[in-house]
Amino acid sequence: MGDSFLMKKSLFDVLADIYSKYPDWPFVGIFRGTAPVLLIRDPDLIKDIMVKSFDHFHDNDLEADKTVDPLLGRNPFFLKGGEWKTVRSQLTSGFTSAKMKWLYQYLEETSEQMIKFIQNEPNAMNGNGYESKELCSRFTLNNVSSCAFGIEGRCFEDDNSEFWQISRQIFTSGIFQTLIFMVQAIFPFISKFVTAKFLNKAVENRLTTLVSKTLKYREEHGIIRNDFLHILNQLKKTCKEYEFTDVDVTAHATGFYIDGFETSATAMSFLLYELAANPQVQTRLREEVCTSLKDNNNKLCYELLQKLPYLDAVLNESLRMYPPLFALGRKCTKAYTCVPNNGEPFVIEKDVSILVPLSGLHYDSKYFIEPQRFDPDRFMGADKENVLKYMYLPFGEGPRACLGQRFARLQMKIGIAYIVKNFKLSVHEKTRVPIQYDPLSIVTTPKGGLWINFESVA
Ligand code: HEM
Repeated sequence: MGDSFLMKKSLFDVLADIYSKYPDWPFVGIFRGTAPVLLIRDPDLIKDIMVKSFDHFHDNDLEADKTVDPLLGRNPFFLKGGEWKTVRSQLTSGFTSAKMKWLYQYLEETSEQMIKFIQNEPNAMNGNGYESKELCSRFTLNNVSSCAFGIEGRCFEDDNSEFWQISRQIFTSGIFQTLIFMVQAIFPFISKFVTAKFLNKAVENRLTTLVSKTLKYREEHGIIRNDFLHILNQLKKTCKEYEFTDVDVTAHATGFYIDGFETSATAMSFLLYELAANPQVQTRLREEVCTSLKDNNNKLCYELLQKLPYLDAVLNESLRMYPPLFALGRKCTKAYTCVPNNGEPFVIEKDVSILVPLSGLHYDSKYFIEPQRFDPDRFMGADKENVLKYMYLPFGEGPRACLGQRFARLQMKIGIAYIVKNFKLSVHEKTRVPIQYDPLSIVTTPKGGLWINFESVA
């Protein structure tokens, strides 16, 4: 993985290269700096690790200490053992279909704001191109601020809005975060002595103030708004396992932000790019959306959005080609003997790190014919059955699979449906094709951005 640490190559490509170099191996042993890591290739073994023998691979492989990082340290992604289990089960109630229906109205408002923004943005409409990730970030950030913090993000209207500023503070330190991540990965023992702080104090204070002000306002005015913040605030009364405090409320609203904003913006921006690059797919999707709207008095609603198979398929295919998190990680918490299909029993020792390289699996021609081709039909009708669970894992699998998957899919679907209904998309020449990935980013990020032209649908 030297190329990645020297920042010559993206980790996306490095893992894909290792994966494809050993086609007949169920797993490959590699070194991440000084740390041994098992890169798992075989879908049966992936199933064992993620689901069947989960009690041996209970934890993720990243550290954040609650005492140093009070907000990030409470995020399920970083929690371990019994504490993870309790928090995960508390939060799960916030992501049911019923709760998604609550949130739908706020996503609808943001989608309308996005359409107005594009219509009024000269570069988007006059052929100069607008960068897709920036557009999608404004959208997902507004969604997070509305659904998780209960306030208007104003990310379309104002480049200095509170949320746009906070996101710059959190996410433009990409190089710094990548370095911390790399150093921890190369020298894992360091994290036992020096705990990296990912969220800086200024950001922590701003988020804490936002939440406490909103909760106070709601209490003083007797306001109940059906959103994620309300669900978290209720946990202060209902959580029996531990004292759920305002810090927990802020931490989980922040978790919604950190886990959900960048990942969804990334996925949605690649999807817009593929629609722009594949006019036939775009037209077919527009027809699906517009026809179903006609049959429903021109009203898009939560239920209708769930019944659009081609929209589902384009989203799935885009997540195959560009999984925002391109590798899943686990730590072996209890020694485990695995028996690969074609080999000798093998013991995975406690504390060994596990990596499941999605950038390899999702492009394996054994599972996906012509993997470099954007082909949503793989996820349509009977063909869908060929895409097996443990070869396609954009949201992970098992008890630690993505908690926010429903929300992520919903916000991307509504955003995309609004865009294709209103605009024809084409790729602007500023986009570097073929896409190359940025070695400085820990999520899948294209070098130079994805530039799209928008034209109103007549
Ligand atoms: C396209 C958008 C998203 C993608 C591709 C994505 C992907 C993932 C992946 C791959 C994992 C690791 C799963 C595993 O190791 O098995 C994960 C975990 C997680 N995601 Fe997402 N995610 C997305 C959006 C969201 C959103 C919107 C939220 C919250 C609102 C969220 C919350 C979480 C949480 C809390 C975890 C940790 C779960 C645990 O360890 O128990 N994600 N996500």
